[in-house]
Amino acid sequence: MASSRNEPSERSSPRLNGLDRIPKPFLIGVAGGTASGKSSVCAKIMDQLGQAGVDHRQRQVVIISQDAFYKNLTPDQDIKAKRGEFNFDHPEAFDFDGMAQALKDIAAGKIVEIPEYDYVNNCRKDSGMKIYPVDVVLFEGILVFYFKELREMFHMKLFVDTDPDTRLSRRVLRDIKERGRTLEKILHQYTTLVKPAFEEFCLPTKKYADVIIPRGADNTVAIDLIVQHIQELLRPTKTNKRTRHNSDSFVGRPH
Ligand SMILES: Nc1ncnc2c1ncn2[C@@H]1O[C@H](COP(=O)(O)OP(=O)(O)O)[C@@H](O)[C@H]1O
Ligand SMILES: Nc1ccn([C@@H]2O[C@H](COP(=O)(O)O)[C@@H](O)[C@H]2O)c(=O)n1
Repeated sequence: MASSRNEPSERSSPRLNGLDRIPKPFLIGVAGGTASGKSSVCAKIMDQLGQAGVDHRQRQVVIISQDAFYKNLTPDQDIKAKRGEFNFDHPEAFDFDGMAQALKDIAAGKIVEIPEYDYVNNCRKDSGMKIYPVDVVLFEGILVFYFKELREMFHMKLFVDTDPDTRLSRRVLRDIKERGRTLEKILHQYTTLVKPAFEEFCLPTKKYADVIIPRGADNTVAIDLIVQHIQELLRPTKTNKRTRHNSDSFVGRPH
């Protein structure tokens, strides 16, 4: 479960250029099918905002994965998961309340503890990641636009749109290398659960995106434009000391 405290920030570093007048973090949702490149796109955005090498306590941009909010499995579900028969792609698999609370707390500038997820054992790790107040949050996951309340919290919504064959081949390689899976179980889970759930729950949320990014992290033009746009939106002008970025409106940004 994510937890939060009203601790003062322990950091002393300067904030991202020009962001010191923005009272809340800029929340960016990044959705897309499995292995579409969501994490890679987020990493590139973070890099281009000049934050990749910065210590996590000093960072002004943070990436949070929706996978941190998978519910704990019951013993029966755990047995199914080990056979590749538990549906991790269904909205019910996620702790929606935990996700919503964490985002609200981050938006309120609180220090929030986000769980870390262990894909090998299908459970949360004992350790978590502490999120200090930041300027930009990249919240990525297959179903981040599925839940209306979450969706409406994002100031910018990106959908990473990568060809399904490419996604499957990347998922196979990744899950064997990093998630302790066998080829047989990956393909079984993919064809029976992942692909149908993608079509039912993830793909229909593409319509909510502000920007669709074909080819994921390979699309350097799209990523450059998005980074420029983020910097532009967040840069205060002389007459606009409080450029706000609520999900429904951007106001007072004279040109
Ligand atoms: N443009 C790319 N070219 C080659 N491999 C990629 C590319 N983008 C992502 N990958 C690889 O594909 C896998 C899934 O990418 P990732 O960014 O983690 O996707 P997601 O977060 O959508 O699951 C990872 O192993 C990653 O290294
Ligand atoms: N224990 C788990 C948890 C999740 N998955 C799969 O991960 C996919 C989401 O992560 P991406 O990085 O690929 O977006 C999702 O499709 C789940 O099937 C899993 O296999 N095991």
